[in-house]
Amino acid sequence: MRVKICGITQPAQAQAIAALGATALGFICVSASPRYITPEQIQAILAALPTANRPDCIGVFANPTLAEIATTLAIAPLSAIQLHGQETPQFCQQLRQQFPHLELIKAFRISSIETLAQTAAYATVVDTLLLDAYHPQQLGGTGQTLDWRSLKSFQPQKPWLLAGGLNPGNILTALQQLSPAGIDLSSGVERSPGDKDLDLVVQLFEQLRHRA
Ligand SMILES: O=C(O)c1ccccc1NCC(=O)[C@H](O)[C@H](O)COP(=O)(O)O
Repeated sequence: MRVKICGITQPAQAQAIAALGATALGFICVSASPRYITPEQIQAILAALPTANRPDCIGVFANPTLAEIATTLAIAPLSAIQLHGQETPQFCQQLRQQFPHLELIKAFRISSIETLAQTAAYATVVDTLLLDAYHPQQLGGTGQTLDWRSLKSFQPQKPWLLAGGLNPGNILTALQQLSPAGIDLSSGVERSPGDKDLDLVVQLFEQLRHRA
């Protein structure tokens, strides 16, 4: 199972979380977020990571321009781009053509069961889907859970990640109900926005080891 820990801002925490078993680290490239870090700060974190067993390094954007993504990639060699805004399938196609070597993840903030139907239009232009909680003012990192029962029938054509309010205390309950390709956590393993609590990350992996 993929385990993405998002909102990483500190090199030492990135190193520790990678060593604990995270398969992906997320870096927030949305300036309005309290977890925002600059491309230069991302680059410094990437430089601190080991080359062996290196986690995927995911830049999280919301409604970016292609130029903004290109500028970030020129400074920080990310391995994946996560789009967390209202990006269209056409934009995803353009991004895929410009950066064919990158994993492209499209996030959907699920406000209703109807939102799930929107994912079908992206199946041919992205590699991975991500389902997150909807919040009227926050694009992500809300700490709010989805209604996991309402997702039981979600069987997309592409692998998908479950996000939204996950933490060591509820992760097994979520995974008893759903079988995503991976999970994505941010505030559920934090002391404060951008400051990860390594004890909570340890607890997360202890819980995942208890899975049947
Ligand atoms: O985390 C943020 O601050 C954020 C801001 C703007 C767009 C996306 C953001 N996070 C995206 C993520 O992938 C988070 O991991 C996801 O929303 C889950 O967050 P949480 O509910 O806190 O676990």
